[in-house]
Order: sequence, then C-alpha cells, then structure tokens
Amino acid sequence: MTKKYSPKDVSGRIVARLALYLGILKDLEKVQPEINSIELAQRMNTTAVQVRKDLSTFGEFGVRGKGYSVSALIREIESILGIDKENEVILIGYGHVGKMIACNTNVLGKGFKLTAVFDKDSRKIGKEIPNLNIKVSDASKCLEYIEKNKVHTVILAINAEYAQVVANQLIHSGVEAILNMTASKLELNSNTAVVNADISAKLKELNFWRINPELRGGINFD
Ligand SMILES: NC(=O)c1ccc[n+]([C@@H]2O[C@H](COP(=O)([O-])OP(=O)(O)OC[C@H]3O[C@@H](n4cnc5c(N)ncnc54)[C@H](O)[C@@H]3O)[C@@H](O)[C@H]2O)c1
Repeated sequence: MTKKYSPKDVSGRIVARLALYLGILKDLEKVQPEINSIELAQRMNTTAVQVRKDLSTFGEFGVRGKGYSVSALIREIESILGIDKENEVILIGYGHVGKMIACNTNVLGKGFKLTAVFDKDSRKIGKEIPNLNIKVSDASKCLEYIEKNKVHTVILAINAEYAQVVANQLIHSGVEAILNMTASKLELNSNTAVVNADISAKLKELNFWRINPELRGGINFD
C-alpha cells in the first residue's frame, strides 16, 4: 500500500479522533447534509481549529465558508480508516471478554467481519457461537489459519500472562494489527500496530478525572 501521509503529522490521537468524527457524522447523516468545523467541534467537545487541523492532515475535504458535506466526509474518513471495504478479523480467547465480542459482533461496527474464533480450552473448542454460524476452533490451528487466509488483524482476549508469547507468534505468521484486550503491555516491533482496549484501565483513567474536576478543563480526553 502506498503511504499517503507524513508520519510526523499523523498521531495516534488524530486517528482516534477520526473514528469519533465518523460516529458523529453517521448520527447526523440522515438529518443534515452539511456541517461546518464549528458545529463538528462543538459536538466533539473540541475546537474548530483542532477539527480543521485533524482533517487537513488527510486532505482537503471542505469548502471554505461552507463546511463539509456530511456524506462525503463519511466516505472520506471510512476510506482513510480502511473500512470502506470489509476487513477479516479473528478472535483469540473465548472467555468472558471474547464471548462478549463474538456474541455481539455489532460492537465491531462497519468494515469488520469476524471469521474465526480460537481457544485452547478443550471444553470450549467446537462450541457453536450464537448468530455467527461458526464454532470455536482449536488454538493449535490458529497460526495455520492465519497464514492460509492471510489474516492481518487479530483481537487478543486471552489471559494476560500468555499475551506476549501469543502476540510474538501472531506477528511471525504475518499479523499486522492486534486489538489487545488484555491488561498486558505488548512489546512488539514497529511494523505491528497495537491498540489497547482495556475497559478497566479506561475506567481508572476516567475515575481520576472524576475525582479531580478542577483539572478537566472541558475538553474530551481521547
Ligand atoms: N479489555 C477489557 O476491557 C477487559 C476487561 C476484563 C478483562 N480483560 C482482560 O482480557 C483477557 C480475557 O479476560 P477474560 O475475563 O475473558 O478471561 P477468561 O479467563 O474468561 O478467558 C480467557 C480465555 O483465553 C483462553 N486462552 C488462554 N490462553 C490461550 C491461548 N494461548 N490461545 C487461545 N486461547 C487461550 C482461555 O482458555 C480462556 O477461554 C484477560 O487478559 C483480562 O485481564 C480485559
């Protein structure tokens, strides 16, 4: 894939905000054809300068003085995030967290299809996953599946103590991106993208802001 953006301009926070812009725009799509940076900023609880700066990192999408077409901006952001096409995702770990994801695939949102679920527990292997029409597969077959199906993205929901070892194996098999649901801080090479999604860590972070209201300043903490 050709790199279109400058690494010095694109930060994790900008990319995280793009996903949030998309959510807001999707909510608006049916009721409002256009939006300007001031209104988008208000809805994001940020500034119009920030909105314009974020979006201009990826291209020129708006019309000066008029704003952005909501549907066009949705398409652009979906394309930037690579969710204008379907991305195959597999899940490793069918415990409490894994089940929550596999049994509610709407949490994955547009652009992602969960195609396989693996676990190493023999009591779970072969279990039918409701609404997904697939069964939990034996984790020992996982790397073979990844290589055969050229899987690039994995959701890792196993016990934290095994996470690093499994992640190393995944990368060796060609995985490029891991959504790390575990509390383990993965150390990976710079070619691998990792996003941590630990609700418990987020709640702790949130609680800090709750008990320190004087530090909040009215800006979203993304
Ligand atoms: N992301 C969050 O918000 C969040 C919240 C709670 C817990 N967690 C973390 O998520 C992870 C899973 O939590 P849980 O409550 O679902 O645990 P769990 O014990 O219910 O499930 C873990 C599953 O992983 C499987 N497993 C372990 N090693 C494996 C391997 N090498 N290959 C395949 N499967 C393997 C186990 O058999 C089990 O089914 C833990 O690391 C936990 O700390 C995350």
